[in-house]
Amino acid sequence: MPPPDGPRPEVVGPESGPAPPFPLRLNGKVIKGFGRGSSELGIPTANIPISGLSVGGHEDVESGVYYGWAGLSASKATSSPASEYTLMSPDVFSSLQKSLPTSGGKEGGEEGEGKVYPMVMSIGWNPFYKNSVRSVEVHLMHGLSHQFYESHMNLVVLGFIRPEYDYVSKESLVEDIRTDIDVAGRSLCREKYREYAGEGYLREFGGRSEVGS
Ligand SMILES: Cc1cc2nc3c(=O)[nH]c(=O)nc-3n(C[C@H](O)[C@H](O)[C@H](O)COP(=O)(O)O)c2cc1C
Ligand SMILES: Nc1ncnc2c1ncn2[C@@H]1O[C@H](COP(=O)(O)OP(=O)(O)O)[C@@H](O)[C@H]1O
Repeated sequence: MPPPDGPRPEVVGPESGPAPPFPLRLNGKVIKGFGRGSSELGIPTANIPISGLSVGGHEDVESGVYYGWAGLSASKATSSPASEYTLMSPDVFSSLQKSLPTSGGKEGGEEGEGKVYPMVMSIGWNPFYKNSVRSVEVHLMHGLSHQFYESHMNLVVLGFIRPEYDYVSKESLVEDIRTDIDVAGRSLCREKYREYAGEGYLREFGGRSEVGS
């Protein structure tokens, strides 16, 4: 299905906070995808095994684009200096920074506590690439540009942005993903959404079994 014509909403999800089925919580170990995110699209996406969806009983979740917060295990998250990497528009980036004084990539205080990042996520078959497997891919919107395969990623998903579409060109896919990133940034700035960045689930790594590994 091609994307619909016309302007897209700037923010998604009710002001009063995530509405059911959100928040969804899932986790898994970062694995290799098809290697297209960074090289072809300029948008890296960290894949977790599809079995990560079954952790919270979310196997039947609709394919599409979602937003929320990601916690990454500390050992790998701190293995290189933090960068100011972001694909957010400058105004969205500065609003998110203001609403989170310690920045999206919050420093964990203790060993194993990890860091928390704003994220946008695609679940599905990537119709543009006609994948034969369903994938869960997460783009961390600020703070990281080095590789962190094998890290454990915890996700709190707060809203649904749009279904997956097929596109006439790579450029139009990239343009829509960049819009998703800004929609996610604006949506996460809101009080009832940013408070989830403090959830303990995002920073719990000790003893969590590696799903699908
Ligand atoms: C926010 C976001 C939205 C996406 N939306 C679509 C989409 O509508 N259609 C599609 O075919 N792929 C979509 N993708 C997936 C990209 O095509 C995918 O990230 C790319 O193929 C890289 O895959 P790889 O990481 O497995 O190499 C989206 C990815 C992200 C991060
Ligand atoms: N901001 C980021 N968001 C997601 N992944 C990132 C980011 N910065 C670096 N990475 C790294 O890049 C990898 C994804 O790159 P990508 O080219 O999409 O390859 P693949 O999908 O084959 O794993 C992630 O697994 C992670 O290790």
